[in-house]
Amino acid sequence: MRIKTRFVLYITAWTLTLATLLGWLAHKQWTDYAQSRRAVGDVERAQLALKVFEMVSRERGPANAIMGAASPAPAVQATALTDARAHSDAAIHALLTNLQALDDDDANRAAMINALLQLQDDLQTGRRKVNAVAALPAAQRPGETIDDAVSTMISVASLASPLVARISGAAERRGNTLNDLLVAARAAAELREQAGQLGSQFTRALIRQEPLTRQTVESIERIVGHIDIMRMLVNNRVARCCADDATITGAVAQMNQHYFGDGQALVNQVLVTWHADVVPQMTTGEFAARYVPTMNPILDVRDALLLQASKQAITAQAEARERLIWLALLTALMALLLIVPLCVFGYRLLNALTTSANIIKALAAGRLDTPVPVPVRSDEIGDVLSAIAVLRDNSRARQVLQVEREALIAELHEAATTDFLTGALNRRAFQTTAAITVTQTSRRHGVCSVALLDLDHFKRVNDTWGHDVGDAVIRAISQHCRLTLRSSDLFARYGGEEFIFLLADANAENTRDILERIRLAIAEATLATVDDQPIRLTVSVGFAVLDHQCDTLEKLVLAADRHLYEAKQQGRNLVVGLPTGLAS
Ligand SMILES: Nc1nc2c(ncn2[C@@H]2O[C@H](COP(=O)(O)OP(=O)(O)OP(=O)(O)O)[C@@H](O)[C@H]2O)c(=O)[nH]1
Repeated sequence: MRIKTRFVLYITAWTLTLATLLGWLAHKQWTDYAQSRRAVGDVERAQLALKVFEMVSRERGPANAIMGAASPAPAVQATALTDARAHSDAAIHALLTNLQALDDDDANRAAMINALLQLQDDLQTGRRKVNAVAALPAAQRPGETIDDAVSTMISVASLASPLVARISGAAERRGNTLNDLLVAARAAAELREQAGQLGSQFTRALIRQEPLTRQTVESIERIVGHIDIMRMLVNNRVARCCADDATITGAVAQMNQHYFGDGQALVNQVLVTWHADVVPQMTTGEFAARYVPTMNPILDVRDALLLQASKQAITAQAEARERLIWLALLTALMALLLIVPLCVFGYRLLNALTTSANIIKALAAGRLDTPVPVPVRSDEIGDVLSAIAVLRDNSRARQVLQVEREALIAELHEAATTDFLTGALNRRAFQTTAAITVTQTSRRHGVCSVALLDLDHFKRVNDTWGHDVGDAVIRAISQHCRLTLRSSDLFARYGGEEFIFLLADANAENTRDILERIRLAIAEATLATVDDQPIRLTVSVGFAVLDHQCDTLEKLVLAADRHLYEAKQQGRNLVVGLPTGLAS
């Protein structure tokens, strides 16, 4: 696998792994953040629900008071009831608006809204009953009707309690401390409700100035037991979550002093009077005026706990947001400092490697005109490219030298085998090539002949017109010979003014014809001119034909030389080539 492919695979695998890890972390952090944001909303909703609980519970005070007042009720009591009802309605409206703004997919949304609407209905029923009692003359208000109105109002608060639990439950599940704070706040609200119900137990007896019924006494005992449980719950949770929170512990101390001190002392005092079969001489309004304020510190405990819960939820949300931002920054930093530089660096390195490899391969294949990119930076990649450029230039220079060397060798070879004056083969080259041809022809019983051609009285030419004219004459004769011979024949300058031929596939007759043609052509030719004077010359030729006696080049040359000698002897301008035997 190519390095580039491996690199791409490695980077991809690495990036995917990192992205998966960061994605998982981001998902976790985002979930944390979303939950913490949700927790802030849940705590806010729990506060609204507890407010509803408080208000419908509080509304019982002025309702009880108005049922014990004269008819028509004094303006102060009527206004107090109107205000209490307005507060309850406002609290319900606020909670309803909040619930309706929840996500549609919240499974609890519909159930919570339905429970709240049910509470609203029941509250209206309770109010109608209270109004009906208050409309009667004080002396004619039946005990059962009063009990019914009171218990309907109590049942409204009883409906609020599970609603609060349902709404608060979502926030309570978000963490230990938050859970403790909200459970304690809910317990404090429940404590306030039970304390309120305890006060409501005296409404009928105080209005009618009659003894407590057995049923009322049992209710009071149950409520007192409930109050003790709620108090214990508040104390336990506060001790666990916020023993060092001065605001909360201070509120708890106030509650102990006022409600469990003053408030319960008043209740005990009223109960003792009744147990002594004496009806307490006070109206429901007078009782409420002394009892209700002692319950306020309970709500202060609740509010301190809710405030702390809200702070914690907001802090947790801020922390989750901070973690999310840090994670995003870390991711960006990793991408910026690790992945991007790695990709860029790897890409540059591999690109340079691929380019270098391609150039080196091209140079190795002899393509020395391959362009080498000019390095952009003066780093190692630049060094490699510069070195390759130097290598290429060196290779080019070597190639030029090689061409020159080969040309020189060819030149030398030519010089070694060619006669410098005529361009014909020299004696040595002729002997080498001709010896092979003669041997091969002899072996296959073929025919060939060797001829020696010598210029007649050439000395005179030199002596008369000079050496340069002599050279020109030699060149002209060489040219005549070459034009007359076939390409398969060998032709060489054998000595100063002597030429030699090897005529392939030529018997004595053919040889004589060819040589005669040459002799005649030379004899008739103007071989040079001096001062417009033509210079003519004849040649003498001796030849020998290959046969069983004369079967080597050496023997053939010797025989041809003898015949040449004979031609000279016989007067020159002759071709002599008798059979070997005759010649000797
Ligand atoms: N110009 C020139 N002359 C050459 C060259 N080689 C040999 N010679 C001359 O050729 C002449 C040969 O003379 P000789 O051997 O006496 O023969 P010849 O004058 O041709 O007379 P025959 O061969 O008897 O007809 C000499 O004068 C050499 O100097 C050459 O390359 N150039």
